[in-house]
Amino acid sequence: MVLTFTNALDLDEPLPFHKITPGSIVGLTLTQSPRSDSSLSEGLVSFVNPWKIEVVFDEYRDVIELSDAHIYKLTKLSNDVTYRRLKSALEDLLEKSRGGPWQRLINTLFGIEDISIPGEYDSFKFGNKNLDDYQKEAVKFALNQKEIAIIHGPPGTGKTTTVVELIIQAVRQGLKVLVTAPSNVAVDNITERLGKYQVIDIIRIGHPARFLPQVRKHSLDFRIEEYLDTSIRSDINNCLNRLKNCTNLAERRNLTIHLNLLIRRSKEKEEAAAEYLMPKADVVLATLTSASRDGKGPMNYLADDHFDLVVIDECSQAIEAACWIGILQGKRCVLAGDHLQLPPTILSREAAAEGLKITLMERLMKTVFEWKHNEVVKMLHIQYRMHQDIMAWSSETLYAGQLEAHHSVATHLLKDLKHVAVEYVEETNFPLLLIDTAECDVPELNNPEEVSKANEGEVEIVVNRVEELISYGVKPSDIAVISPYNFQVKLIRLQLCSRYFDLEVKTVDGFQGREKEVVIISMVRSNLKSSVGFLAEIRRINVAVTRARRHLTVICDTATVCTDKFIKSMVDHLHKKGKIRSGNQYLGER
Ligand SMILES: Nc1ncnc2c1ncn2[C@@H]1O[C@H](COP(=O)(O)OP(=O)(O)OP(=O)(O)O)[C@@H](O)[C@H]1O
Repeated sequence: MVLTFTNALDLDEPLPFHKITPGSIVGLTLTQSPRSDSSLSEGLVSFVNPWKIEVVFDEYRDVIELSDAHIYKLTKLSNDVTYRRLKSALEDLLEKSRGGPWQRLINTLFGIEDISIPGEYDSFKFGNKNLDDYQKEAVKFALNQKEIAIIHGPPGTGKTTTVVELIIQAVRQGLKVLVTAPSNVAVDNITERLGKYQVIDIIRIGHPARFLPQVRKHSLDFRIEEYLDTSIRSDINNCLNRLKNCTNLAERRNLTIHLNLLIRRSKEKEEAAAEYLMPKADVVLATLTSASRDGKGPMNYLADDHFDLVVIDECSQAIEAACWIGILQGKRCVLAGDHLQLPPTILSREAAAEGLKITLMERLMKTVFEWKHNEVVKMLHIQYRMHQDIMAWSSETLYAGQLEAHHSVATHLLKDLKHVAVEYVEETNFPLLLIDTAECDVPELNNPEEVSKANEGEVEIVVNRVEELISYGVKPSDIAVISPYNFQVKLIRLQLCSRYFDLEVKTVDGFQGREKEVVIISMVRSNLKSSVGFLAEIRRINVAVTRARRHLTVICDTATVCTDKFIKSMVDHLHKKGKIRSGNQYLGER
């Protein structure tokens, strides 16, 4: 049941400040309730805008008595389910490493035993005719490995496209497949693409309120509803309506007994449906944490050895403990990701220092399989995003020069977009621009109240560069401004977002996995100490640069940022292949 909460004092007024977001778990209480912990029910937030919050309640009984005559309060609850599931995965790992069918896989992933010799390649009829040779090879390779295959997909190389083909081929071979990823968006992305193949029976598990609307039809809840006859649901709704309008005490008691009976019967039927549907599905899709068997989740409808193959997409963005939730569900696994892009954020410095910051993919690539790369890893080489000059620096410095730009993108520029005005061709025919503030006296802000950093001079340059591009005909929706620093993102948004709704301004971390025709990077750091802070994270710079399709503008103080060797190599590349301008050209009278 979905309920909408608005401002109790005035419907047209925005809600008071809160930190509730879609996916939050909230407790519902009466505002006048004498005890703050006397929650009427708990629900999951499915939608938030400034004026309303929609909450999904799974228990009808809890919310049936709510009335418009009362004022209610929603409180964001802390959720320790993820931590419990991670802990349970580690306990499971320990248990299974002591013996049994999983021991070999576990030993392989800890470098205790060698991987087995792969089988012969079967003949393949690829579903996606456009796959390049590296993608085809990765699919064949992954299907023939006995324990583990790693698909290393640098930016824009079609990793998810490859994973989708792999899943289709596995299903054709009669395998039962579990597909997982650390985030709901990543799982939804694959669900949506697989959903186009109607012959494949797929079930997406997790709470549908957290899914993209277009994949809800594949959710277990939706599939159960489709499978069951709906008469019991309509009986429940009738009963709820009668109860709402009933004032006679005896009649209310009878209706409540009847409602409880109907709800129990409906739950039994739903469980029976799930027990039937889950084992029948060719592919089950879930985030790593909702693939856990801890608690009463739907994975418990399946036998321990149900899955033949486990695929983890965006594996390099998951902490290792989460990956084990997935891995221990199958006999072999395929990990897809890029350990040279950003790993998950670890808030605890102590835990990070103890090793939590090292992802499974990184550990396997850099230690366990370092000398046996060819036996375990297939890298995708052709990228379908960036102009070749934008790609070149990342390819040379991080991927041993092995990336190739597909001919469809290798030379594409802003001038080739049909809405870009021809008369500005001089300004839209180059892929790289460095705006250097070294001589401009625009130091970074040192605001002790902000943990993050900002640079007001760079904000002004960003604004002027965005306006310049828009004047050439580039659409705001084709532009992203990214910065490593939250505070800088805040300041840029204040200047631009009320004027250009479709322009995206994000942190680099928040823009991972995305792309835009134009990306403008504001590096912020400009100081006399030559301190670059967390800009020095190689993977953050790699992600930032590789989001751009046709044009990249980098705004920085080269005197400060070039004290870092890696950033200097990027600036050198901009000098070699791009245009260089002084920041003064984009700053007004100061
Ligand atoms: N073989 C191919 N031929 C043409 N286009 C392709 C091919 N493979 C992938 N693409 C295109 O490249 C883009 C990126 O593909 P996909 O989403 O699979 O990549 P990814 O590696 O998962 O992306 P990311 O770098 O964001 O993780 C998509 O637009 C996709 O259609």
